[in-house]
Amino acid sequence: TRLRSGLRHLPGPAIASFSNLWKIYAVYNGEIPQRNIALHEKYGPVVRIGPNHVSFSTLTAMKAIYNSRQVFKKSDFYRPVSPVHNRKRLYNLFSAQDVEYHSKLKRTIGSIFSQSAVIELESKIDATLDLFLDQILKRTAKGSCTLDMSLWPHLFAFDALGDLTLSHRFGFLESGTDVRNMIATADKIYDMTGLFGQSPLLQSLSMKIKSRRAKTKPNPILQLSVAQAESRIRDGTYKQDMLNSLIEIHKSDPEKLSVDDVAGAIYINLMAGHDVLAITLRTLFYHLARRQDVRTKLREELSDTEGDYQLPHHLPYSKLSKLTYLDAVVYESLRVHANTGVILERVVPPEGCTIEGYWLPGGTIVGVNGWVIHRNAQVFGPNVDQFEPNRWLDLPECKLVEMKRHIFSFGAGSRRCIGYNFAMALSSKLIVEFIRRFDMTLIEPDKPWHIHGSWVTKQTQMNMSVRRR
Ligand code: HEM
Repeated sequence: TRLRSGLRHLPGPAIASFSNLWKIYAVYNGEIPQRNIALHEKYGPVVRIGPNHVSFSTLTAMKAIYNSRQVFKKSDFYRPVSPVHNRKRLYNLFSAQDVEYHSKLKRTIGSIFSQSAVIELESKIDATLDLFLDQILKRTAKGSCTLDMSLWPHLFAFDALGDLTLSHRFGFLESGTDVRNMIATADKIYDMTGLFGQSPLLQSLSMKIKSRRAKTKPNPILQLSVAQAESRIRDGTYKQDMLNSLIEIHKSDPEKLSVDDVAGAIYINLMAGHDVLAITLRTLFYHLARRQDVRTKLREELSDTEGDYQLPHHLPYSKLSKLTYLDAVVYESLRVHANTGVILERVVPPEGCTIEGYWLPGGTIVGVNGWVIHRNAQVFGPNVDQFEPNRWLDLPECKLVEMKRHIFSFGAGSRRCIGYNFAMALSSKLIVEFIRRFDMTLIEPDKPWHIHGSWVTKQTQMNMSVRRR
């Protein structure tokens, strides 16, 4: 690792000035969120966390890095997220580092993620939701039962995205298990990608090993994505899903969207969506289980709005998206537990830039961490470590806008999560229909859940007693 003289003047732990070990150690231990917070408490808003890496804690920096006209590309951290198929890399919206390729692709396929696309596919969400609810109803037929609520939201997330993307559920909900260990395998991939991504050397090594292993042990999600894209384009079968919309775009202009682009888009929907969606769902379940007052208030809001949609009907998303308290609960969940644990890395453009009064040479890797941003008491008020939906209520419109702007769970700027509309619909619908039918408490209410804070911040140890209302 090289010393970069351009960053010598930045505060930070001594080890970070000559090695990536600080980052590697923090990610390896699953403690990057709290360690990054602690660094900013000690050193202030600008901290050098690696020889070429700088973490910021302010909105000014967040805007400069993710929202400015000067384009800060995604760093090499994202390279492994473009999988290799037939000796070619399948680039996708999430992994693309080339700014022109990304903005062209986003213009071409952005509409498949719109709010109206969500409404068009809402009946599919409802069908997967019914599968989830039926399983819980079955298990609670004779009274309360203990459920691993770290697992169940993930089973829902994966099957729901499979169905929305290519009308294929993986059987997670039907079996109530992690089919073919696909979730465990995806977790491992996230962990390793997050860890090796902390050092260019480790990353190159792991990518070499992975591409050799891919010949004997191909990635099942990649295979499925490519096979489905190719066969549906060939057969012309119609199914109402996101793949269908992609194929329509491809057929109207194959040069704009190639078959590989279609496969890459489905692949990243399946890979980028389920883990982070499951994390948000767990946060909602966990905090609602701990807070009877919040469950009661939410149920009151829901029964006021129910109208013709008495149980067992689902409340349509068009109604849910207008509910103030539900919005507060969801935003507070996103705030208190950001889905990613690391800074979302961007590269300072070649001409360099100044952020928070510090000059940074071109090529420096910069970013902010949601865990740091979300604990800014000036923005979010007191007790930032506590889950408190009321902090989002009775505010002047401009304050609410300011707080929402500080939510970094979906990233920011041109690379902000394009699946946001789907994520909000899936999260609200699942938690709402669950608490209308069931009540839940943690089996061990005094024991906090376990958070493994690396690239993503997966939670475990959240067994709950669930019963019908
Ligand atoms: C609560 C659920 C979700 C969260 C918290 C989340 C979070 C994120 C974040 C943080 C990014 C930006 C990453 C970065 O800058 O490095 C992102 C990008 C992306 N997400 Fe999501 N995501 C969620 C659900 C979904 C879903 C359901 C889909 C697909 C239907 C999806 C598809 C994508 C794609 C394609 C990108 C790349 C966008 C671009 O660069 O233009 N996400 N997501």
